Amino acid sequence: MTVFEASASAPVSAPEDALLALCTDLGAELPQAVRLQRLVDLLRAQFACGAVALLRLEDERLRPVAVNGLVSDALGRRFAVAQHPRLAAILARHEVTCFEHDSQLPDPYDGLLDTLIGEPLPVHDCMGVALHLEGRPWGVLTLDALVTGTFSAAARARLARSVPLVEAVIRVARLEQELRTLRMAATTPGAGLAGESGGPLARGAGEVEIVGESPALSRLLHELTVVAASELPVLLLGETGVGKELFARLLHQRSPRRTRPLVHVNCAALPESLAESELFGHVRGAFSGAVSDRPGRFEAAEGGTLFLDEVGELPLSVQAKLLRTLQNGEIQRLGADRPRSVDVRVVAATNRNLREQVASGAFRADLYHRLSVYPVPIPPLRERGNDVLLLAGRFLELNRARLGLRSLRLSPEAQAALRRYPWPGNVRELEHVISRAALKALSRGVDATAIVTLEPGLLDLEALETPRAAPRPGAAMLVQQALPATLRDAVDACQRQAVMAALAREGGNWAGAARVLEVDASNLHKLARRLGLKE
Ligand SMILES: Nc1ncnc2c1ncn2[C@@H]1O[C@H](COP(=O)(O)OP(=O)(O)OP(=O)(O)O)[C@@H](O)[C@H]1O
Repeated sequence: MTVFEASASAPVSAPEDALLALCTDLGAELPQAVRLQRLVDLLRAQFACGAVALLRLEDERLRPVAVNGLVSDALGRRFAVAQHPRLAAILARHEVTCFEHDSQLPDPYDGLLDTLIGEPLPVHDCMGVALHLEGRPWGVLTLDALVTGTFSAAARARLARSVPLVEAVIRVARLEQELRTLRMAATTPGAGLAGESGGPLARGAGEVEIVGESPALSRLLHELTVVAASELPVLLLGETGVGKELFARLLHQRSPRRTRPLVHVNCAALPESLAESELFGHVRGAFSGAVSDRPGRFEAAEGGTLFLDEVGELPLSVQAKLLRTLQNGEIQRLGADRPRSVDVRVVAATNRNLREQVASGAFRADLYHRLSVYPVPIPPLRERGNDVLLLAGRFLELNRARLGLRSLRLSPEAQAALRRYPWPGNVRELEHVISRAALKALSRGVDATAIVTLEPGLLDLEALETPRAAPRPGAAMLVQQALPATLRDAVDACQRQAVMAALAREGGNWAGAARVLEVDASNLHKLARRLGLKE
């Protein structure tokens, strides 16, 4: 590859040719991320500079989609335009904007250059240009050089000339992605065009923002996009703090129901006495205090999606009613004479092992089967590789802005510690670890105008690991079972457990289980149906 010398005598056609090749090598269809990465790699070499970043404008923030020369968490950071005057200046103009080495405007990459780990940026050159696609602002391209004078008038002119080609590469990357989505829609039954399946340019307008690019996350996003287009109920399975609620929102936003409501119900927060009326509504006089008719969450979600978070906590009495609604698409307000139809897609989530709950009698088997038509496991953070650093980058930038710091970053040792830690509390735990460490750094009297580097000592991950032994699975479940709401529920749970234990002992043979339990086989079948152990 020709390295472009930032001088007027450099061969003018070389950089343009290489960019042109990147636009036109359509024979080798490249994943978006790869094509964009090649673009910034090429530009860094051609302009012989310290860092290049391509950032996409989304909701008044700039999201890096490809970088070269910046720390690995940079891809997870989001730069609010209002907080970064250099980026705002670049975005506001149509021509190349240059910042001289003595510019007083703070640099968004202060402390983030990978060649100067944690060091303030020395006097340096910086230039950038706004990019447009189909006449609309798309984002910015920034270049930083540690050698002053690198960005001569000739280099600026060269960058200006490269802009249409850079925009063309982005357009090609987008078209390739659209092509892949169309192909997927054609080959995967039920997969519509509700959203793209991944890639750095993939986020739809107003969609929730998912940080990460690991293969595990890409697979998950692909699966969610496919199932979003269908009407199937979905069960999101994953440890605490993995992002189940976030992915439920994404699923809704990528589904044909996205213009209709998404209603969130936290089943763990529903007291049993109120759960039924909360979900299905009630009519006036249904119980003391029911002074008027009130629709429930199902009706509020009409035409849209009902997200049943922590569904494993739903009281057994309500489980039966939920099952009926899933079976016949009808709800009956508490105290009402007749049912009414509802058109609601149910997405549920749990961090419990529902199979175990079914086996222990805490969850109805028939409801489990209805809800888990399409189970989607959400990978824990420890299985998402480098995503932990990208997510850390996002939380670092949020805390930097919140605390008014010039720059907040991780030392290489702190990055390694984050990669090693098993994250039992997943993304939420990571968020708390970074926020706490940033505050601790401030309380130790660091200067807000300096670059604040978080070291492993501040993250204090060892302290978290020891007392937080893995939670005993099923502990909460035992509590729930020990405190059944009614005598009937307690008897049902006990009977379910006995039947499941006998079945397990007899290898699933009902006649054998009936013998063990010393009951008539037809009575056992009847009982099993009532308890929800059989369809
Ligand atoms: N890939 C991601 N990108 C950005 N933010 C994420 C990602 N995954 C999780 N988060 C963030 O992590 C936090 C926890 O996510 P969320 O509440 O959705 O987890 P959860 O699995 O529903 O937790 P719980 O099991 O406790 O209900 C939220 O602040 C969410 O925005």
